[in-house]
Amino acid sequence: MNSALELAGLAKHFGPKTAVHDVTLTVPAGSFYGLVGPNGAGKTTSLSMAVGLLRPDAGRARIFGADVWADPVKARAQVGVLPDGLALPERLTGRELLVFQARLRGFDKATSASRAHELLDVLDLLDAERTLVNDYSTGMRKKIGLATALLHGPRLLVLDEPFEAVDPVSALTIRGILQTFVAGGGSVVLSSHVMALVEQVCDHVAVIDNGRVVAAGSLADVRAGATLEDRFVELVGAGAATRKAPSWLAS
Ligand SMILES: Nc1ncnc2c1ncn2[C@@H]1O[C@H](COP(=O)(O)OP(=O)(O)OP(=O)(O)O)[C@@H](O)[C@H]1O
Repeated sequence: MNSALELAGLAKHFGPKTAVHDVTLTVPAGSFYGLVGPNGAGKTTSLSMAVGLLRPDAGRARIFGADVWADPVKARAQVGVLPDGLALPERLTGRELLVFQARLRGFDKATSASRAHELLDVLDLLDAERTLVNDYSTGMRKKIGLATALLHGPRLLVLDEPFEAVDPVSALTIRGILQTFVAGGGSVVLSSHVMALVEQVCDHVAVIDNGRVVAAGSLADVRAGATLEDRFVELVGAGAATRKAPSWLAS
């Protein structure tokens, strides 16, 4: 099987805290892969190690066979990344940012300008093309971040919560773009807390809890006949149903 992303035994400690114990999973090429897990489960840490933004204490990550640390240029050329809390050049307008990024990627002036325009158009950011990134809303920042991830035409997209803070119409647009990308042979890995969305768009899913993969595979296999939300709660939500609100609340 051709894999877009292979994570083997990834581990990361922050001081005494083990954020990721052992994350091993394979994202088949051409798949739409969802990563879910409770707050603090280790999703962002795992995705950051997967794309070379954070050095693991153990384990390895390969993008289309290229080791992210041993062969970073080859690995990174094939991936577009939307990291958590993306830092953007705040004093550039949306259009300037995209043209600048495209030029950094080595595209000529004309190609950079046309790619920037197409992405602003498709992500409905043309009205804000002259607005400084500093003045973008949270959802607009997600969209311009996604545009920078798409700019160089990668084969794999790794997106940390791409739908967070995005309005429903923009979410539909982003979904459409990602589905077209996968239909054209691209691969997507995204993290999300929205089970219904993951269920609708992803064909594979991994559940991470406490820095470990507790279930992974095709959506049907992981769901095992239940809804993804029910399976999620069954796998990682022990105790949630018995926790009560404070007695003084609304009394
Ligand atoms: N730089 C850091 N220093 C110390 N601890 C960290 C650091 N980054 C993450 N952690 C800890 O590692 C654990 C995993 O965090 P991570 O952000 O990967 O979780 P997550 O699954 O993405 O969570 P969420 O769904 O809330 O975004 C958490 O306990 C977090 O507090």
